[in-house]
Parts: sequence; C-alpha cells; structure tokens
Amino acid sequence: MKIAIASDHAGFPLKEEIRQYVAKLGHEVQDLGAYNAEPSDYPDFAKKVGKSLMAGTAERGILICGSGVGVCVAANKMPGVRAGMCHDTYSAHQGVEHDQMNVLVMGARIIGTALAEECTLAYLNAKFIATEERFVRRLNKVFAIEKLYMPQASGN
Ligand SMILES: O=C(CO)[C@H](O)[C@H](O)[C@H](O)COP(=O)(O)O
Repeated sequence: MKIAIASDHAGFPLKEEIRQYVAKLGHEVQDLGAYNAEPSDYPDFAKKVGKSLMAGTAERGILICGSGVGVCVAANKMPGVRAGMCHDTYSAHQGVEHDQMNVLVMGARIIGTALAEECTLAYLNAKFIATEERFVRRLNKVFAIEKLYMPQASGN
C-alpha cells in the first residue's frame, strides 16, 4: 500500500522508527516530515497527510505527535479523513474493520517503539468489513455528517 507518514518535532523520533518499519513491511512510504526535531506545529503535518489521502496519492496515513491528540484533532477536520488515536492493537485493527479508519495516530510520549510497531502492523493488515451491514450503515451516517458540515466533502 501507499502510506503517508508525518509527525511534528515531538513525534519525530518515533516517526523515524515507524517509517523504517513500514518500509520493511514492503509498503511504499511517503515521508511528509518533520525531518528533524526542531520545534514545529502539528497542524502542518496533519494537513500534509490529509491532502495526500484526499488526492489519492496515499491509501492510508500515519500521524505522530507528542500525545497523538493534536494531529488527531487537526486531521479529522479534513474531508475524507478518519483518524483514530490507538495505543493498543485491538483499536488499531478494529478501527479499520468497523470504522474504516484511514489514519493511525500515535503519541510518541505515550507509547514505546515495540508497541507502536505492533499497532502499525495491526492497522496495516486490517480491512474494512464491508459485508457487515451495520458497519456500512454507520459509516454512511458519518459520511452524511461530513456532507452536512463539510459541503466540499466527497463522502469517501
Ligand atoms: O502532543 C501534542 C498535544 O496533543 C501536540 O501535538 C504537540 O506534539 C505538543 O504540544 C508539543 O509540545 P512541545 O512542548 O511544544 O514540545
């Protein structure tokens, strides 16, 4: 898969580990920064990953900041982005299977590298279960909210 990854300065060290891990798994990784640990602003990086998803140049995203909260809030302001902060493997795969999460968010000040890698693997291997009518029904309600409050949203 094509994976867009980004972080702010706080997420930079973990982003570097996860970038290498995702590449080792055989995915095509787009590293959208930060490229060093100089202080930076998390919305700039959330926007880069969101734009990559909206343009279709990436199928999934990974965002990392200090706690995960900042990039998660910012990314979810963009149409078509369904970002979820996951620091456990259950949420990391269930978020895709039930909710079609397309951005995995983690906090570098919260989670260690080994668990972050396991969450990343669970996320990347998971697929939305489109055969479950209730998941599709709920997702369509999410699209409806997006259409109502983000008029430019495409709904996918
Ligand atoms: O972790 C965050 C809060 O959710 C932010 O996204 C930033 O990473 C954090 O605020 C950075 O903190 P710093 O004190 O500026 O290093």
